[in-house]
Amino acid sequence: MFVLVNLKTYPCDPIEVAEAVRDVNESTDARVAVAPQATNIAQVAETGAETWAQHVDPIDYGSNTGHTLAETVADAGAVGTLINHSEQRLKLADIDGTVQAAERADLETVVCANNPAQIGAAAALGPDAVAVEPPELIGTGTPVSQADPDVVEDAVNAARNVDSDVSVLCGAGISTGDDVVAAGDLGAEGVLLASGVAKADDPTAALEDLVEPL
Ligand SMILES: O=C[C@H](O)COP(=O)(O)O
Repeated sequence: MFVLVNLKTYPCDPIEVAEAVRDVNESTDARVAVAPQATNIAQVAETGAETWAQHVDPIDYGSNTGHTLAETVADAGAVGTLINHSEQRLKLADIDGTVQAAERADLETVVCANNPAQIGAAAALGPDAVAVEPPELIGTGTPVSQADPDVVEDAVNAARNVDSDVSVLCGAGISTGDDVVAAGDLGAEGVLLASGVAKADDPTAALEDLVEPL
C-alpha cells in the first residue's frame, strides 16, 4: 500500500513529519511519502523522506509569474505531485496539461477526483494514479473506506475500465491502520491522508498505527 501524507497548510513542523515518514517507511513494507508546502520541498527532501508536491501548474519555462513549475519542484527533490486536489481544483484541460508538465519533469502523478465518474475521466488522462476523495468527508475523521465503501469500489472499477495501469488511491478521513486495511480490501492500492498525521500530537505514532497491519 502507498500511504501519501498531505500536509496541506496545517501548522505542523514539516521536518518532524518528514523524519517520521522516513523512519516509518524504513520499518514497513508499505510505501510512505509526504507532500509538504512548495516552499518546504527542498528541506523535506533533504531528510530522506519520499517527497511530493501538493500541486504544480500546467506551464513550461517562461513568463508565468506566481506559478509553480514542475521542473523546479523536481529539482528541489520532489518525486511526484498531486494534481486537482479537492482544495486546488483545475479545469479538465489544465489537469491534462499538468499531467503532461509533471511527466516532462519525471514527476509521478496522482490526479484527485470527487467521485467515480470523475475518476474515469482522470484515468483517461494517463496519470500514474488517481485518488477518489468525497469532499464532504475530508478532514472529518470519518473514513471514506467505512462511510462510503461503494465510492471506493466504484472508483476502482471506473479506473480499471479505462486503464488498468492506473492505480487507485482513496482519501478522506483516513487515520488508522484499520482504515487503510479497509481501503485495500475495497481494491485501493493506497491512501491519501492529511489531518490524521499533520494534526497528530505524535506524527510518528500516528504513522506507525497506519502501517502496523500492512
Ligand atoms: O489530501 C488529503 C485529503 O484531502 C484527506 O484529508 P484528511 O485525511 O484530513 O481527511
